[in-house]
Amino acid sequence: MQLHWHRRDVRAADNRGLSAAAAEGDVVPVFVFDDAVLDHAGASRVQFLVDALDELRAWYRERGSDLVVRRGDPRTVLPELAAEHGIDRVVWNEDYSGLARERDAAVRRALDEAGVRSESFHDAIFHEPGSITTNAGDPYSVYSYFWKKWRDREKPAPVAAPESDALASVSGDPIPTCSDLGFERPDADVPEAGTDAARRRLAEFCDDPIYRYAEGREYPARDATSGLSPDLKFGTIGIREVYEATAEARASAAGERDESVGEFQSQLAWREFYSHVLRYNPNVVAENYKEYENAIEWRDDPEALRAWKEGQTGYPIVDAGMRQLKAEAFVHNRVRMIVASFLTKDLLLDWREGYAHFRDRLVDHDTANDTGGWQWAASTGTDAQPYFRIFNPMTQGERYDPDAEYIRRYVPELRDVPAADIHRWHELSPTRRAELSEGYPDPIVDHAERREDAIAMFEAARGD
Ligand SMILES: Cc1cc2nc3c(=O)[nH]c(=O)nc-3n(C[C@H](O)[C@H](O)[C@H](O)COP(=O)(O)OP(=O)(O)OC[C@H]3O[C@@H](n4cnc5c(N)ncnc54)[C@H](O)[C@@H]3O)c2cc1C
Repeated sequence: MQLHWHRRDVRAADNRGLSAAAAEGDVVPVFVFDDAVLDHAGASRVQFLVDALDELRAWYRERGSDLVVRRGDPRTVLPELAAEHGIDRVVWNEDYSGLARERDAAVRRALDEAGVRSESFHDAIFHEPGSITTNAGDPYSVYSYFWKKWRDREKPAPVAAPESDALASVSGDPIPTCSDLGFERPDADVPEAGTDAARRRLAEFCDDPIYRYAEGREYPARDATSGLSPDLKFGTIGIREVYEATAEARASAAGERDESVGEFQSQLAWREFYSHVLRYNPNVVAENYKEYENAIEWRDDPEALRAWKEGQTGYPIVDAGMRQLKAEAFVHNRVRMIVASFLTKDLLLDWREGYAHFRDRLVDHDTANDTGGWQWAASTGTDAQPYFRIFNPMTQGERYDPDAEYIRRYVPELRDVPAADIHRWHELSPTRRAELSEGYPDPIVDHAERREDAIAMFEAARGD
């Protein structure tokens, strides 16, 4: 008997570890709620996970099997389950964060001691860490070089879900609710979870939006991106299945449409780039990747942090983004860059404050991508934004949300304000602002001043 330990692969299809387990005998599928992981979780992600597990359990039940669900420390739970079910080999798919790798090494030791074989597979990304390196054999720190190699590598096809006769006839367990796990139901609207929903999102995206993605992805009001990030985070769909659909879409495309699909594939490569960065630099969750001569003197300003979190900074595009986060546990990529830049370069607050808030709220929080995105915006990461290139939140809003459609969707106090006034909110007099909107705040900082302060802060850190 084989045991497949589902973790960030909440699916049966295109699952390399599960297929490998099924190739050698009856599989007992298991999910373990680990308190060490729950400690870093947020309500929206727990809800998404619980819903996805419900769907996976139904899939197993339809095939005469079931999902065994436990809560506890995998180091003790897995050897116990192995003894209970007469398991010869425990299989899982790799997770590249430092904490996960430490846990997996400890689980492997516990299984060894119990005389049970264990084996792990690369599944979450196409090209495992260490397989795309510089000519000197080092991991890449510059994305464009990584991308060229990633793009040209052969992409394996999806693997089939196991047949019913490869699944053990076991009786499973109820899936705990959010509150059983110590989380309130999220206030945000969490997207529908599970492989069916992920496949639907992928099919809809590849039907048409993918051909306009290169341009459309920059405009938050257009909803022109795939929405697949929570699916890729929890593995409710396999990366090979996603890529295959994009390759099929590309086969019939030419010119700009072809380039647009290529642009989408390059975002999948960013995801793999950051997974490699995290695998070789586990400290990026807490430390700057880039070393400065002196410590960066971030400010301590709890009031400004609170205004940023609540979407009350008086910078409309920033506030819209932070309120989207609250309402949907999601923020559009362009706006993630804007709010992250505002926190670090206008409020001069440490990127770790922003990262902690995103980790708490995002339904798609992924350690590699979230630290990658934050350190990019804070000019502390791999291939990051240069410290002197500072986003202007007004021109960003004007350029990427010209009619203020996205802003008005999330900031009701500005619904009746003309777009031109929204985009020059900081230039209006307090009296004019009060005339235009009753409750919307004045800007809490002056961008032009803070831009100078930010450059000075980084120059001091550089020792200039
Ligand atoms: C400060 C900051 C924090 C971020 N935090 C996260 C996070 O926690 N989880 C997360 O998945 N992404 C994160 N991103 C990257 C990006 O914003 C999201 O992946 C994207 O907005 C998700 O929407 P989508 O699935 O519609 O993306 P699409 O544009 O449809 O892209 C498809 C997929 O490619 C990957 N991808 C796209 N952009 C990036 C990127 N810049 N870096 C890495 N992978 C990317 C994601 O898996 C995404 O689902 C962050 C970006 C920034 C600037």
